[in-house]
Amino acid sequence: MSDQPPNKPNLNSIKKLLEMLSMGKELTEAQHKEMKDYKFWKTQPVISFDEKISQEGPIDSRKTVADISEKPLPLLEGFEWDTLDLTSTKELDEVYNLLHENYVEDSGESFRFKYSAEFFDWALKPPGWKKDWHVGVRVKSSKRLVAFISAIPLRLKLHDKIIESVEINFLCVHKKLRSKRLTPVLIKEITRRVNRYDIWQALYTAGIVLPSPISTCRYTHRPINWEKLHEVGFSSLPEDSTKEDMVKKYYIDENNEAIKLEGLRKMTEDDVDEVLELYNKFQAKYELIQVFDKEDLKHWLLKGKEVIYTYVVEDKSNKKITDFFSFYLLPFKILNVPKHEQLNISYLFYYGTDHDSSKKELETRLKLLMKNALVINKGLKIDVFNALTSQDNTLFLEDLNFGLGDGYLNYYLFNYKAFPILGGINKHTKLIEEGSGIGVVML
Ligand SMILES: CCCCCCCCCCCCCC(=O)SCCNC(=O)CCNC(=O)[C@H](O)C(C)(C)COP(=O)(O)OP(=O)(O)OC[C@H]1O[C@@H](n2cnc3c(N)ncnc32)[C@H](O)[C@@H]1OP(=O)(O)O
Repeated sequence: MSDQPPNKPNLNSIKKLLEMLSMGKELTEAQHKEMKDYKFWKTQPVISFDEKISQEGPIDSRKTVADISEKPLPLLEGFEWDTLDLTSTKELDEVYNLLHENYVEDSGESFRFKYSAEFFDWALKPPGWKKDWHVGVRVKSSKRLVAFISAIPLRLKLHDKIIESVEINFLCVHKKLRSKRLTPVLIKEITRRVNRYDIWQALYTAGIVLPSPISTCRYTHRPINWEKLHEVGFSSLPEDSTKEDMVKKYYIDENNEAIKLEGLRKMTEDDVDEVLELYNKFQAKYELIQVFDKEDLKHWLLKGKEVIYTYVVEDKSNKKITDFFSFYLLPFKILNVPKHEQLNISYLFYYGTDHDSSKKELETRLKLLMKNALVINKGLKIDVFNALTSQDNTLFLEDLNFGLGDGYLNYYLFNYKAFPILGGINKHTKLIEEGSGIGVVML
């Protein structure tokens, strides 16, 4: 890789790439659906597949809070809205159970996300969270929770514009209620509730293709405990390799002095100011980023007990923090292998370094930081470390044995036209040297 700054990506070629990815040309046929067949989405303020963007900005900016109904949308007979109180353990448990039983499963139905109450506490209650944005649907008679959607406040920066918005996540409809068009009602209701706060834009991600992604990243996986991953069917044995080869390939030597980073330690609240400064400086190069204040940073990097892990490197000579990295834990429940109950998975979150005077220096430093992250992950008994192709990840993924996964993550903006952004992959969905303009990390 060269140590020259990357050329400014050509917007037309990125747009074409995203079109191809989103139309499933290089991905699977199953992802393909034409605009006219998106019966709900074609009525919403989103970019259509064939649209040429000439200028960034809101799609519909005519409405004011006074135009937004105070009343919830009508629901199917027999169901009712409920605003969940996630400070109550009982209601947090209900959301946990709904998502645990019904949220994303792999197509082979072997794994399911194993959310914890602590995870939701972290993910759904950042500074400025609103109870009104934790929206449930219950069966009127039994009061059973059967659907959920959430919004959390998000200050986005897209190129030079700050967009006060929300992040939409954890949309879930009980398996027995699928294909009944409940999703559009949930989306319209959360839109109403967010609009009531004079917020008109949202960021959301999905594995599926909707009109229209502004970026597409790919998931990559770095096996740590390859043997277990193989036993549960997560990693296959390549034809030309033996199990021993694979175990050796992914071996992490926690005693390797060559990668020991002097001054590496867990981040504490005293580090918030410095880490925020480093975060701001480091993220400035990306096209789509999350703007943090001190409280946000403290929450996202320090508050999720046994969920989020953040480390800093402190230069002992001047007590200055030179680097930080973080990852969060979200295990999978294993559904069909009795020997193993859960897969311990971590996801790379935010990081930053001031060793970035050239691309080469940045690449070298990130590799070192991520090697240390892998050692820490091994110590935490993590089985696989996942990362997207966003941020500067393409600089280290290949060298550190992250393998390209089957999953893609499409990024969408609601009610905002934006030029497409590179997601770290090309039209053949392989890693690219130019990296990605996506700085924001979504859960
Ligand atoms: C200003 C504030 C704005 C706030 C709102 C911003 C937008 C937020 C958008 C939401 C961001 C969520 C971010 C996350 O949480 S992504 C995670 C989504 N959750 C899961 O994958 C969990 C498991 N799956 C389920 O629970 C259900 O299959 C879901 C609920 C996903 C669909 O249930 P079901 O299969 O029973 O469908 P339906 O009959 O009710 O409805 C069919 C319609 O719904 C459209 N659909 C399907 N899946 C999604 C999806 N993931 N995003 C947006 N739309 C989706 C679909 O294209 C069709 O519309 P159209 O094709 O006819 O047009």
